[in-house]
Amino acid sequence: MDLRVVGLTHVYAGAPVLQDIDLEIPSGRILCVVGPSGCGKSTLLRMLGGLERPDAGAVLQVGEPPEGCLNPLTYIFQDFALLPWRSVAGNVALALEDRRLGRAEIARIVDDVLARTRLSAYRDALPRQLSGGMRQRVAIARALAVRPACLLMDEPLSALDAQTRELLMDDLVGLWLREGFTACYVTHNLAEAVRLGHRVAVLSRRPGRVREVIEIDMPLEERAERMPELAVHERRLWQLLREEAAAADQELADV
Ligand SMILES: Nc1ncnc2c1ncn2[C@@H]1O[C@H](COP(=O)(O)OP(=O)(O)OP(=O)(O)O)[C@@H](O)[C@H]1O
Repeated sequence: MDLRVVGLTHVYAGAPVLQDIDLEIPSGRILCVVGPSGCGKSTLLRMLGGLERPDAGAVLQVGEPPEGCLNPLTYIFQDFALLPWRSVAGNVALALEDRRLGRAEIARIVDDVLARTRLSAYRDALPRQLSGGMRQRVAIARALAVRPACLLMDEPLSALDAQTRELLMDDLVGLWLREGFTACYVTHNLAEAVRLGHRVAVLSRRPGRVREVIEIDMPLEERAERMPELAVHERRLWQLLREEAAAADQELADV
């Protein structure tokens, strides 16, 4: 299933936050979204997930969700949102409860998703016994348990230290190679955007408009080894963001 954003515009209390956004997230691809603080990235993600309705335009789901999909649009948050009293397996099972599945079916799906995310050995651990990186891996496993059509990831690595972020980026690449998941990935971190994005959309300052969409052709599995070539894309992203920041400063100076 592809996601298509068409002419999406939204206004909060008379102040536009997103304007005429057109974007496409083809099935099996990762779209990263970067932009200045407050430009509406999280708002866009909420609109993609149907948590809020845009004032104009639409988010279209094109095609069929994957077989066995229980929740087409599934969020992953930066704070992991795990229940501290539940084990790893219990947290993953949480996403499957209230979905008319029998106990045996839930157990089967939990076992399968823990194996796919290399977490089987930690199934009985509690969140407090895990590092931040491991907790986020559990949150990712929980999201995958519902066989989403598109993962909506809001700065999923930003609560982690730099080393853990690197490891988790490798992990996400490995997972993408195995699963080919579809994602919209919001981040402030340009290095993450060029490591993980097949495309990177740059939003302007508020109201967020699509300033540019950069295509990165390099296969994800080669990116860790070919950082110098990625640096060109990162510089381009930085240049666009710097222009936005400079324009915002200029507007303030003109007031
Ligand atoms: N429910 C709401 N009601 C009114 N204003 C809101 C609401 N949610 C967000 N905003 C405002 O809309 C703007 C965009 O917010 P949003 O969180 O989407 O931006 P962002 O790009 O994700 O920001 P950041 O990069 O800082 O996380 C901000 O000015 C914010 O204060």
